[in-house]
Amino acid sequence: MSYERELVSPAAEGDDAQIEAALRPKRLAEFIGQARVREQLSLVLESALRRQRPPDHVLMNGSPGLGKTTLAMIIAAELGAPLRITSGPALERAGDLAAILSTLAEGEVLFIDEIHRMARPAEEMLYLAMEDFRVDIVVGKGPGATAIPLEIAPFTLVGATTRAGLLPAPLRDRFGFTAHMDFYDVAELEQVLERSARLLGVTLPAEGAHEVARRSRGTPRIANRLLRRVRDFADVRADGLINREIASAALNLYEVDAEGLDRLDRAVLDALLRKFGGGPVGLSTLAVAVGEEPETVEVVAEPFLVRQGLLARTPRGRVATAAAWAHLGMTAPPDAFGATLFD
Ligand SMILES: Nc1ncnc2c1ncn2[C@@H]1O[C@H](COP(=O)(O)OP(=O)(O)OP(=O)(O)O)[C@@H](O)[C@H]1O
Ligand SMILES: [Mg+2]
Repeated sequence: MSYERELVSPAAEGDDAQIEAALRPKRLAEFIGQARVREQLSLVLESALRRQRPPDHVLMNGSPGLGKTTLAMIIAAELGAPLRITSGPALERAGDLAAILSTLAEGEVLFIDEIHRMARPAEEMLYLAMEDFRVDIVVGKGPGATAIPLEIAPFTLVGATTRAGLLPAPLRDRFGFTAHMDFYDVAELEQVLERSARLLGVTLPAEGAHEVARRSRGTPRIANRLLRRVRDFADVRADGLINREIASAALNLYEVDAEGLDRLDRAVLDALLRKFGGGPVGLSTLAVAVGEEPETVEVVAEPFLVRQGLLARTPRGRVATAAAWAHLGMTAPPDAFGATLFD
């Protein structure tokens, strides 16, 4: 089974994707947490509505499952504008993008998911489109090729990325506003869970919500998924009652630990401590040790481990913190930190 399909994977697939769509908040007021982003965004939208102009292009940067796609849909809804959805990997040739851009309605919101994975020629076309609402259609080949400028309707680009660092500067600079999405705290995830429980018709006492929230890796998508597994467990083994003990037993069964670490998180920590003595170790070496792509380790596991204070990224490589040794119930060798963090 690939990591992507496991319970606590931040990616959404199959049936999950359908339930997710049903649980998505539709308006900014329903969107929980991310208070700063919400306030920033509401100003951008409100002012655009007053000026009756499409707002500046918006870039959303954050880990999987934090609400980027949800916010893109909310932006269109708040503007009362149509929404066109595509993704970086789908834009292989400039023509793929030209076909979309040339058919946008005025004020339409164009959402490009995984914008860091767009092909170079499409990216260059996008620069011009974002800045001048124009594309150059190249006709012919070689020295005889000519560029025919084509005007396009003013639109708003909403880009989402899990890796803003990979965006070329000229692209990044053309966004008027970047929303940095952070992990959610426990109280916010409790609200997410209470809302989802209501929509799914699940009775969720506060203590159950708290236990699930605490162990959801700061991620609404994971919270919603764990809620459904905890509900299954409670239905079959406890007459539907989701108290703290039942929630905890269900999450243990699905290998989500008390801090919300999943199998990949633990595999990364485990390798870092047992195979590399706590580091420093390079990302690709660490990825090989857990049998994953470096990108998966970097995008999926590390941000949460860093946020939990279990792992540090240093110029010399990945390093386990004292808390990591404690979390796995191990004792750090005497020289574990001296050689890395403090030299
Ligand atoms: N602030 C929020 N309030 C309530 N529910 C949320 C919130 N953010 C996300 N969710 C829920 O989490 C699910 C995942 O969110 P979404 O698909 O927007 O994440 P994403 O950032 O686009 O992830 P990816 O990087 O994998 O594309 C949604 O279906 C939604 O139900
Ligand atoms: Mg998304």
